[in-house]
Amino acid sequence: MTKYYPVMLNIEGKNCTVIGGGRVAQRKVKSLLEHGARATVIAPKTTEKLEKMADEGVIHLKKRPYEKGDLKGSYLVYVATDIPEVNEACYQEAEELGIMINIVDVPQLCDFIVPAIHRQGSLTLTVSTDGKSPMFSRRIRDELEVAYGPQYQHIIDTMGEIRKKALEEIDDIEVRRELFHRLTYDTSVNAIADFDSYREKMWRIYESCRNREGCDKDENN
Ligand SMILES: C[C@@]1(CC(=O)O)C2=NC(=C\c3[nH]c(c(CCC(=O)O)c3CC(=O)O)Cc3[nH]c(c(CC(=O)O)c3CCC(=O)O)/C=C3\N/C(=C\2)[C@@H](CCC(=O)O)[C@]3(C)CC(=O)O)/[C@H]1CCC(=O)O
Ligand SMILES: NC(=O)c1ccc[n+]([C@@H]2O[C@H](COP(=O)([O-])OP(=O)(O)OC[C@H]3O[C@@H](n4cnc5c(N)ncnc54)[C@H](O)[C@@H]3O)[C@@H](O)[C@H]2O)c1
Repeated sequence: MTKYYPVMLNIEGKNCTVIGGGRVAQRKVKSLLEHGARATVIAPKTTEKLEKMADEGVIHLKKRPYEKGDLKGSYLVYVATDIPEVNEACYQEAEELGIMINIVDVPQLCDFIVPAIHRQGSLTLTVSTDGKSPMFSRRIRDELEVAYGPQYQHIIDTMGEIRKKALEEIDDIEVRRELFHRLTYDTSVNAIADFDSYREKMWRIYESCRNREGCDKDENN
């Protein structure tokens, strides 16, 4: 059983190719565009939505079957046709060119697979079963969606603001560590009823740590 290596890829502005133009290809294109990639679709027939996106210049569409050479210059490739010969040919070309490829529903012809995703602002939770049960991945994702609601987005955004300021203003790494520890573990996030006052409390913790560092420095002088 393959042990997949989880990473978060930055595909902004990268050329990504989707072979096939059906419902599944459309789903892959949507996700590529949501993450800032440039998408080229190659297929003799496409969904109306993909056609419209091509007319609007949102994607680049080549309305014909896949030909060898089509994958050149791609950062990553999805293949969503159900024709084994096309799958094999694409896989071979991608391997020759060293391009990461995913043949939908054929894990043995995939350099990467896609997890089920729950996003809450900058919090991204992904679930994979190493391909053993996509439906179970989906179920666990749905459970995470309930457990990690919108309050996490607010907390994490505030954490980000405070951390940026702390890196600028608090030199002592021990004080910073204590600050992040208190911000992270002092309260159960699910118990927060009023986010605005909790946000104020987070900033008060920041102030007290920063001021304490000032005192420590004075003591050392
Ligand atoms: C997570 C999600 C993301 C996404 O695809 O966007 C995803 N599949 C989803 C749903 C789903 N897929 C299928 C069903 C029908 C029930 C079933 O058969 O179980 C359902 C259930 C449903 O629709 O709820 C059919 C299916 N899928 C694969 C095979 C082939 C095989 O297993 O060999 C077959 C059988 C085809 C057949 O026999 O006809 C393979 C893969 N599906 C993966 C991901 C990768 C492994 C992820 C992992 O490690 O868990 C991998 C390896 C593909 C890859 O990523 O390359 C998405 C979650 C929903 C969401 O996020 O909303
Ligand atoms: N993982 C999932 O959730 C899931 C769900 C449904 C289907 N699938 C699988 O995904 C694949 C695609 O499903 P779909 O519903 O989008 O199929 P579809 O039949 O709607 O689309 C197939 C696409 O492939 C294109 N195509 C055919 N020959 C081609 C060639 N030589 N070069 C380029 N493109 C070519 C067609 O023009 C069409 O656009 C199938 O293998 C299907 O079994 C996966």
